[in-house]
Amino acid sequence: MSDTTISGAPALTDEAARLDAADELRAKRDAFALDDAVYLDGNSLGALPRGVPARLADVITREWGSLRIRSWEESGWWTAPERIGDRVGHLVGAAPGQVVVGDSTSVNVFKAVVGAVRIAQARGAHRDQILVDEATFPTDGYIAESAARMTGCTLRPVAAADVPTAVGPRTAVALVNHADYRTGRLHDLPGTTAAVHAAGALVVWDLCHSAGALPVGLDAHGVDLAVGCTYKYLNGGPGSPAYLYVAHEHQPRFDSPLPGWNSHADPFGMEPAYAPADGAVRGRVGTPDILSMLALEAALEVWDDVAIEAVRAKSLALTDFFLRCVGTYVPAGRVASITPVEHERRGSQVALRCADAGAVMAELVRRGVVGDFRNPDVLRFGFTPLYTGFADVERAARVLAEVLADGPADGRAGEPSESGVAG
Ligand SMILES: Cc1ncc(COP(=O)(O)O)c(C=O)c1O
Ligand SMILES: Nc1c(O)cccc1C(=O)C[C@H](N)C(=O)O
Repeated sequence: MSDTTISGAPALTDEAARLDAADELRAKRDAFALDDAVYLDGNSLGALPRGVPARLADVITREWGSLRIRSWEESGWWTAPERIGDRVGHLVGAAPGQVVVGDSTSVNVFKAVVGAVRIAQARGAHRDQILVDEATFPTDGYIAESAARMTGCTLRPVAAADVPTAVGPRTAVALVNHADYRTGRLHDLPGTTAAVHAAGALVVWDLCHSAGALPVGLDAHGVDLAVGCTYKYLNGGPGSPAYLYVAHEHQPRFDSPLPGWNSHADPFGMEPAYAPADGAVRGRVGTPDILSMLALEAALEVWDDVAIEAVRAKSLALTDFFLRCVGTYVPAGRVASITPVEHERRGSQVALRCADAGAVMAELVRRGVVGDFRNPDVLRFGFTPLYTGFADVERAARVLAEVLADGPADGRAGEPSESGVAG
């Protein structure tokens, strides 16, 4: 490790201590199993809430081990997708009865996009175009392309910020990410939703990188459908089930492309003909993945006394402070932030372009600062306000500066990246 004294460090260390002392969410960190590493990868996999192992052990030994089949009713397994859906809904601004938990985000993107196209096409006008965020996380793009082929639509990739001007009378649906997985840019959910509606189309939002990090306001902004995962800022665990939001007004017309028996009006009637259930249940498919789902339910308990507005305020303070620390510690020209500076356009991560980013991140992880690397040259740092403190942020920036000063561990020299230095 470098023995270089980083200029500005004492002042920023003191400031971090003051910010941590004033942080109203500080005690929440104790609700998570963390070690000495600075964990800035909660935008990929959230940390383990301490209450989960004991709850999962009870589900396995008592509910499954002793009660066995009785647990579908007695332990509330059958209704878990809607019950937990309401809890997730509360965090993304959805009133009860509109969110169902289950399946992966990819599967829910499929249900949502095809379901939305069917609603748009049933309105009478000729709508044969799906707009998709051109910078989307790949799975959304792949599935939107397949959904387009299945519904007789063409897929038109556009920048998320351009959706309001690209939407038109042929548009059936726009599929947009609330926060960009690579840059951390937050897109204008209220404005884009209003523009899509003005064109007579529907919008599907992917909330993977915003749910649990900032207020979303699904009902308040009249969103049609939304999907998201629960293993990032909601800390549900690896592969924890995703969710589907279908606004009350669309539920009667939501015609799922995956009408499994769990979404049937009378699932135990075992009827040969399909008849959809009312409400959020209509978004279900097959048997819920109970172990993952109940782990998620236990993980969501950490939110019981937390206001999402407080989380957002701390998230912005953390990312502001990180950008300042990087600007102070890292020599000019070594990294370039691609995350917007304006608060209204920033999610809860900072992405820095950097030469040799893969090797730099590997060395950061070796030195106890865990972020991730995204092709081709992005260092990604996610800030989970429930367990990240300001001292963590200062340390991460300081170690980054040390790694860049020392050069990547694999010996490859770091070339300065393009201009636009962080801070
Ligand atoms: C924006 C976004 N959508 C979808 C996914 C994929 O979700 P899943 O693997 O749960 O289908 C991810 C991350 O994995 C993501 O970041
Ligand atoms: N879901 C993931 C996985 O199963 C393995 C590794 C990473 C992930 C992720 O969630 C990646 C994440 N969506 C991203 O923003 O890059």
